Amino acid sequence: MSTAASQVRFERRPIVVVMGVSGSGKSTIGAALAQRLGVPFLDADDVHPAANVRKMASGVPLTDADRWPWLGALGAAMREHADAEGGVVSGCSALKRAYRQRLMDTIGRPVLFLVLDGCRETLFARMSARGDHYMPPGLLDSQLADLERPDAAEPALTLSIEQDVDTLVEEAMAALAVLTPSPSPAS
Ligand SMILES: Nc1ncnc2c1ncn2[C@@H]1O[C@H](COP(=O)(O)OP(=O)(O)OP(=O)(O)O)[C@@H](O)[C@H]1O
Ligand SMILES: O=C(O)[C@H](O)[C@@H](O)[C@H](O)[C@H](O)CO
Repeated sequence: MSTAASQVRFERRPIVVVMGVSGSGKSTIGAALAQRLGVPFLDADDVHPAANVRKMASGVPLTDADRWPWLGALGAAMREHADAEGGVVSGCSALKRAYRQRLMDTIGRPVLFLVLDGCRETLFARMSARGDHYMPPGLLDSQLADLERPDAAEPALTLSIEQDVDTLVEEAMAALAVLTPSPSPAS
């Protein structure tokens, strides 16, 4: 866990962005984690404008300009859920530091970035094995080129995608428990 992450204190429930390149497991881990936490899950893929999806599906990487309004829309949706339910998990590539800052600025509350990291071979194999996804494995190298891994100044925890899904979710739950207020004792 980064120095900045160890200082995160959620006000009520966790607010988490599960991040990483395509195929790293954001949708899988994010949905499972949200279910365990009992908070909503937002898949950033569902927030992309159709033009962005068409672009990626045709094998062209997104640019900063393509991603900027999308990040704003995702951050606003996360903020609404944080207001209503106290916590939220999203799965979002959030590849660059400036993108993560935009999300934090829009959400306006403490956020933890859960970074799913692993080797190119594993990522490429998982992308290739998915038959039903618009993202071509050929875009993996552009994703890795854009990725700026968080440093100690960013509130981030990195997990290895070489582990199975249950282990990843357990590791995330253990880390989040330290940053989340304990429920008040029943009166
Ligand atoms: N830890 C894991 N172990 C084994 N398989 C995994 C693991 N995590 C995810 N997978 C599988 O790898 C594939 C990619 O996962 P997933 O779609 O969740 O990634 P993603 O980061 O959301 O991708 P994208 O950004 O392209 O939508 C899926 O088929 C998923 O079932
Ligand atoms: O920032 C990006 O380039 C995009 O968010 C991609 O990461 C895709 O949406 C995702 O990988 C879907 O497969």
